[in-house]
Amino acid sequence: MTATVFIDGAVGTTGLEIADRLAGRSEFELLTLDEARRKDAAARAEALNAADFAILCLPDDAAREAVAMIDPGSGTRVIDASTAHRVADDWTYGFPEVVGRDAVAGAARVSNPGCYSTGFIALVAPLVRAGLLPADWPYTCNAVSGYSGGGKSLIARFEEDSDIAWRGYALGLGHKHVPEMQARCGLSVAPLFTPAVIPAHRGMVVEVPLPLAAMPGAGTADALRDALASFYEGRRVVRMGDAPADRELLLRRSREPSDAMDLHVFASADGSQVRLVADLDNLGKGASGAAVQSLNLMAGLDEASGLRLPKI
Ligand SMILES: NC(=O)C1=CN([C@@H]2O[C@H](COP(=O)(O)OP(=O)(O)OC[C@H]3O[C@@H](n4cnc5c(N)ncnc54)[C@H](OP(=O)(O)O)[C@@H]3O)[C@@H](O)[C@H]2O)C=CC1
Ligand SMILES: CC(=O)N[C@@H](CCC(=O)OP(=O)(O)O)C(=O)O
Repeated sequence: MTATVFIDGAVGTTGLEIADRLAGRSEFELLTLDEARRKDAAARAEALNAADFAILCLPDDAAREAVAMIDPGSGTRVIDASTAHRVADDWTYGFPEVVGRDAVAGAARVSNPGCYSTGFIALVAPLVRAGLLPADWPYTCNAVSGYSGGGKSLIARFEEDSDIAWRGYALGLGHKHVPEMQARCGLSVAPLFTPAVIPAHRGMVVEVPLPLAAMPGAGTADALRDALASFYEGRRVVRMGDAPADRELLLRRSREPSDAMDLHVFASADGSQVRLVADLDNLGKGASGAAVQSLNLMAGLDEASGLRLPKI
């Protein structure tokens, strides 16, 4: 049976990438609104209620409005790519590796994780859960993102001003991803998060530096690596990365789009310090790839269908 999908915000950065991943797939039929009607409330409400699945690729306020437009009796199941519902009790967090495939598969309302949060949670949640990292440590997370992470407006800014080499932001330390990072890892202290944008269209590196020897109850670097490898064993999307050639990690502007995420555990020679690193595509597992992974599960399909993954 073919399921109908309406992408609200279909011509935005995330929406276009989702449509790309669904193009040519017989399991889904896209419901679309033309340019004149794509922001028309009545037309959107009709499409939102007609679809089997609605994927919201909108700013937070517009996403909340869209949810309010859906009649509970319509049966429409929702995936929200925005930040609006990521710590809401009645929404399922769309991270199947962390919350379980069945939870996502059976959900009516799924919030797609934030791109940076995806890297942080992938690294920290399994280790806190395993008791190898403390839940009450004040973690730091340093990250860089390609400029497509900021949607159409940031893309335009970086494409107009090729002189920007680095843009640090969230300097007031209140980035919108911090609540989901803390909640989904079960941390008692909010992580200190320092994001920046680099002049590459896509790509993201999220790093959690750990002064392991000073952390009460922490496991060894090898134990952390083994625990992550075992947690993600058999998964197609999240994997342990290969040891980087020449002892450096490179994010090239020419890197192909990917829905995979590679995790690394780098340690000092004496094991007293560790750098946990997640390498992903902000538009892949960080946004559109993750939404399609959840959609696959909700539609009863293999989670990796239609995703851009390296051949195995
Ligand atoms: N880009 C990324 O890497 C990631 C994005 N996200 C999230 O996904 C969501 C979409 O982001 P992104 O695609 O980057 O943003 P964009 O700005 O690229 O796209 C947003 C789209 O929503 C449309 N829109 C805005 N308001 C309305 C409305 N009331 N009704 C219908 N359409 C509307 C915009 O229209 P118009 O074209 O006219 O401006 C635009 O096409 C955001 O919540 C974002 O935070 C999440 C993870 C990563
Ligand atoms: C580079 C850049 O600006 N990135 C965005 C986050 C992208 C993302 O994950 O989006 P949402 O959490 O909004 O869904 C930001 O920091 O606000």
